[in-house]
Amino acid sequence: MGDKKSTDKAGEKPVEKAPAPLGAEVLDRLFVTVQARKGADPETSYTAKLYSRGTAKIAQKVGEEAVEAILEAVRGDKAALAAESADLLYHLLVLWADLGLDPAEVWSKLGQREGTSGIDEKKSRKA
Ligand SMILES: N=c1c2ncn([C@@H]3O[C@H](COP(=O)(O)OP(=O)(O)OP(=O)(O)O)[C@@H](O)[C@H]3O)c2ncn1[C@@H]1O[C@H](COP(=O)(O)O)[C@@H](O)[C@H]1O
Repeated sequence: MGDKKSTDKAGEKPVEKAPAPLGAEVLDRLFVTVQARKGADPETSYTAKLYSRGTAKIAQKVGEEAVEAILEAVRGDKAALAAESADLLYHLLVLWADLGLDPAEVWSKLGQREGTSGIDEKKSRKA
């Protein structure tokens, strides 16, 4: 159980099992984790350290990670962009948790926008 290696049919060569693909549900799990870090020890939890530094510092970190992601995008480095995007999403989730914003509210906003072109939405605001 839990061993990623198994054997082929002949039972001779070890066969590497691909890890289960991860989807956006990882964000929901991460949010549960960062929420659970409230009140944790800042010496052992980076998330708790962020909370201890306050909302403005967490917001600043989100901005810094966004800039780092932008720089990698402009450089065209997709691997680095993926890593910086993960940093950005983590810090954004910490910011939401710090402010008590439920990710479901964000998912709901995205859901409401589904099927509405950004072009049309902008026109409706001007009208
Ligand atoms: N996803 C992340 C994650 N992504 C990035 N980071 C940390 O974010 C930090 C960003 O690096 P920086 O150089 O910007 O940070 P820094 O050196 O402290 O800079 P300053 O804050 O001083 O400006 C690094 O320490 C990364 O390890 C993360 N830390 C934690 N998580 C998740 O949060 C969970 C809980 O982590 P802890 O709270 O540390 O237990 C972990 O299990 C992970 O799932």
